[in-house]
Amino acid sequence: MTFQVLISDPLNEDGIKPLIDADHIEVHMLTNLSKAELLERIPEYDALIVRSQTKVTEDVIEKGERLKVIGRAGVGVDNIDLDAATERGIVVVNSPDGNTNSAAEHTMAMLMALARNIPQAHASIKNHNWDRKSFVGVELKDKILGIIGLGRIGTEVAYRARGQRLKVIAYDPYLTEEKAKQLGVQYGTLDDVLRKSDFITIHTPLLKETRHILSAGAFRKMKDGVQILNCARGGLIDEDALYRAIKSKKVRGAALDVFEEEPVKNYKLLDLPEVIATPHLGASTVEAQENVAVDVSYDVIRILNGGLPQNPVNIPSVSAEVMEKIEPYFNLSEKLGRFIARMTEEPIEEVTVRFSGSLTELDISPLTRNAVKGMLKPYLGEHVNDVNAPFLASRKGITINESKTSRTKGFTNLITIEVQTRSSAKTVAGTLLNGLGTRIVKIDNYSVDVMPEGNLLLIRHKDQPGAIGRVGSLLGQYDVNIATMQVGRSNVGGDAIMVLTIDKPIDKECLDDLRNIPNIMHVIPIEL
Ligand SMILES: NC(=O)C1=CN([C@@H]2O[C@H](COP(=O)(O)OP(=O)(O)OC[C@H]3O[C@@H](n4cnc5c(N)ncnc54)[C@H](O)[C@@H]3O)[C@@H](O)[C@H]2O)C=CC1
Ligand SMILES: O=C(O)C(=O)COP(=O)(O)O
Repeated sequence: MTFQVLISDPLNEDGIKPLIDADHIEVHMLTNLSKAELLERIPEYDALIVRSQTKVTEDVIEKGERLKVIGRAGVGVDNIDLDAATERGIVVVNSPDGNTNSAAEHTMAMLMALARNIPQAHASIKNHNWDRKSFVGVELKDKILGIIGLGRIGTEVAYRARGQRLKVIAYDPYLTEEKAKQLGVQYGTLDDVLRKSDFITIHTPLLKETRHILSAGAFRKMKDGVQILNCARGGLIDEDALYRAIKSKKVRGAALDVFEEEPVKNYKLLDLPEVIATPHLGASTVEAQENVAVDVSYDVIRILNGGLPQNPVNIPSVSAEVMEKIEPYFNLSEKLGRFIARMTEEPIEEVTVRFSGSLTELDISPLTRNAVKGMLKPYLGEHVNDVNAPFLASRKGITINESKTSRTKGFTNLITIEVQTRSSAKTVAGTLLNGLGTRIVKIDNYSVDVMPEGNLLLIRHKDQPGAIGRVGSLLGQYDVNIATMQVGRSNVGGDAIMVLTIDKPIDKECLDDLRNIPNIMHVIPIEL
């Protein structure tokens, strides 16, 4: 099988070489597709790679029936409908580090150009004017640069700004006073940054919480004559409010690389002489473009080959080292999930996946996701995968808990899944036995030793003479061979269970007959 990859925005050709050279992958570079053309072509592709131009909206994702991965050759994924991708089990990957340096350098270039009116002076002299008095600038030295969002790019800007002898104050919800000290920046709240800065540069992602973070209210709090930079995302600044703040002289000037609408259609703000601008060039360097294309190419190859990506956006990343250690438990966690789903006859409201023993030293969240996947698959079908399982569970109103305990309970490792329904609770636990493979070792309160494979029958019965024999002979009448049988009971004559491994699935008639045997309360066929 050959995977088809569509690249719909211009990408560095050297950077996509790994993809072009990969076996069983065919690359199609079709830039400038209209939305209608993209919708028409997308069903043919297994992977889509974009930059910021292509809008990967819900309808594109819906039409992309074969899509397994969407690669963003850059950082911002606000042009991709992440919920729609997650819901359909499509992994979204990006290149979080590939263009950091370029974007930071572009911000510094804009800062200096803004302070010294370089674009305006350049335009003037190119127009054959010798005008020196219109372009008097301000120095950066000893001024205060406020940074909103001290992530990768914000931090790089802070380092460079200190080289220009600016004082830096920064706000980021994840910035601690201690970290700020290490970075040589002053720690502030958003209000501190707005009130104290001579220049304000913004480096956050565009999220619901950050949209219009620089609004009319924010501009009111700023110093008179403040200068604003945005090399992160259009939409972080309310452009109408910025226009008014410049007109009223509250804001002395602004340097913008990104806009609420791209390409820009309304030039009202850009036509102000105080505004300098570039058309979203922050990541446009040879180096950055090669980096991001290489990163995304390798992740797309990994996913198409069934591997785990290095830079996933919609699933937590797992290092190769951790993956190697947890891999043997992958199969077990999914099977336990599948088993408990079949055991449970009412809608599941809450699931708790408990890990005990040496497993607890590892990042076990992929195992939890896999257990939830196993639990949902019998009901939601094959489209449930590691990416969308927690999303689909929460949409069904199922709460997922994960817990770790170092208590070993007699097993080196144990994965226990407990589910809660409206009226009952169920438990199944499994382990990996050294050299012997996986085993289910507990079903509710009964200790068992069952290989989680093939066709199983879970039978709940009363511990009465003859029950086991009748089950055996009835299966014999239906020509169903029993490979293994485990029996557990709470007390003599009380509730008991049988777990049988049979050589072929039973039919409806056989199931009804089993259910009619005296003292048999429940019979559940489980295929693992
Ligand atoms: N102009 C261009 O061509 C480029 C633009 N970008 C954009 O730059 C932005 C930053 O990118 P990176 O530094 O790589 O991302 P990052 O994820 O490393 O940093 C973003 C920071 O923003 C912080 N943040 C989130 N919400 C916040 C809030 N409400 N207030 C203050 N801080 C908040 C986060 O805690 C994080 O530290 C993104 O929007 C990205 O899309 C990135 C590369 C090139
Ligand atoms: O990486 C980002 O977030 C960027 O904004 C770069 O966008 P681009 O790939 O140049 O369209």
